[in-house]
Amino acid sequence: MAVIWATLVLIFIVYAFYELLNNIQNRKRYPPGPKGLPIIGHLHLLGKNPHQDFLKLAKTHGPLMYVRLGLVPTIVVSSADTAEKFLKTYDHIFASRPHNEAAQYLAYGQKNMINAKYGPYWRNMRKLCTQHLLSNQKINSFQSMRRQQVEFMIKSLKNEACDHRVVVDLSAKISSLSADLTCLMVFGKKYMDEDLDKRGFKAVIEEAEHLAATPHLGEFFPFLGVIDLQGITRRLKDLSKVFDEFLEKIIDEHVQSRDQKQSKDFVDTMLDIMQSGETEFQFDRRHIKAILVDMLVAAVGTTATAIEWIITELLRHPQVMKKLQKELEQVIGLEKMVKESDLENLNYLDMVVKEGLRLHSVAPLIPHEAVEDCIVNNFYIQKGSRIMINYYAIQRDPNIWPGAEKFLPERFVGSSIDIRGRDFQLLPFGSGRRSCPGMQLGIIIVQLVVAQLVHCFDWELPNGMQPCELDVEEHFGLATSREHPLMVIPTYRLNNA
Ligand code: HEM
Repeated sequence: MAVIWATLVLIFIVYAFYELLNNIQNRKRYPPGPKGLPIIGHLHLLGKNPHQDFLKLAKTHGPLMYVRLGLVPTIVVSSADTAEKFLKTYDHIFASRPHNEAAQYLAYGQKNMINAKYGPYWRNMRKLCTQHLLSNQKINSFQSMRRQQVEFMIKSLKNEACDHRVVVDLSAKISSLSADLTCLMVFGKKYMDEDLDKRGFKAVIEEAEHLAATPHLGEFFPFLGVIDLQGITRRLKDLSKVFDEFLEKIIDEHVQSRDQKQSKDFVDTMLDIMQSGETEFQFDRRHIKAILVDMLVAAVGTTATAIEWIITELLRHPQVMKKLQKELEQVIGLEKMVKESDLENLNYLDMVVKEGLRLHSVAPLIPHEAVEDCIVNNFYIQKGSRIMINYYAIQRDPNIWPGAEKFLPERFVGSSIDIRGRDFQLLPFGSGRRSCPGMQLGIIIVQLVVAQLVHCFDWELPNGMQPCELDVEEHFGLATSREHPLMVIPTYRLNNA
């Protein structure tokens, strides 16, 4: 009881102090926003899909909006031209990341690239990853591994499809393919359910994703961080031990088998870098482990989610599915499977993937942080503000995208808009300094898997469900995936049965 009273008194004192400060600062012109409540600010306006809630609020308050999440001043950006100000004009001011409780424990004190504060450390880590792990040459070196794994999934689906009209959980298949592709590239081997700990690899990764995505009270009320009312810190500490043991074991195995290897996975490459001593900054096992966590977290869920959404939209739009199958038939033929080298000749596939990534923003709200005070569009943005570029709102802006809520790949016919961060109305991989360094790899995997699934199978929904009845409910998280798994009936369609 005494602890609760002490907490309430503490909250009151901090709040009173905060309001006083606010009144002094209020002479500055902040961006418009909804009316907030004492202490919690605007937290009560956010539900389980905050990107959708912010979009609704932006319709009333505009593309540059001020909200307060607990004690954290937050700026929500919802239009392409305003996003350009944050990600290009003043990118150097908004390229940092806020404190992240999960990364404190799972990434050795925020030593990973995703959550690192903007500065020399992040710059060095990013350079190391883009030059050595995510370069075109490195990505190409895993091409035959990707072919094998995708064919392996197709074979397993084909075997299941032999049983008359079997319903498969395609979400689970895609997610396990994505985990295998990532593990083989990063660790050199796949991890089975019994690895990591008794709960299994998948369950532990899901727990990490869940904890990382759960809003932590300490992020919005920093003085509450130490009390850990939600028990998140305790769970993160436990999980960090499991991860650390697993990653240490992997590094040890790599150290022992290094001389016998021909091809190098990410762990081998990083051990080479560590031993060469050529980095301009301290680089030891902790840094290797933090990067490994990054690669797992950043690659597995995002690519699987993108594929899942694109297939969802194809199922909802059978005429688009047919048109894509026709293109695949013409370019590849019904005797062969899709190869990576075919992708550059598949123009309609390119449009389908762009449109899928536009309509379903995989990572709609990755926070940035302001390192200095700044004036944008005549509004004051204070140092330390959390910046939320709402990619979901930008990519569904009806002023830029006619019929924005519709899945219409043809909108890209004759258009030069691309997805690489140059065009601010379409930013599935972000833009500027903090844009996605795994973009090239992500695009290859998404295009290849979508093409292969559509080329090799005809797809039907179970229980006579009509295409328009397939739901598009979202589940906000590190990657914003389908709320419900995608259940479908495949029929193999190639002639090499
Ligand atoms: C379809 C797949 C993917 C999508 C849609 C995607 C999207 C994004 C987005 C939106 C960001 C944040 C941009 C911002 O902060 O404004 C990001 C950051 C990042 N992504 Fe990806 N990503 C994908 C795949 C990958 C892959 C395959 C990897 C690595 C193997 C990767 C590694 C990263 C990393 C390390 C960051 C943080 C960069 C930094 O903070 O400097 N991503 N991604």
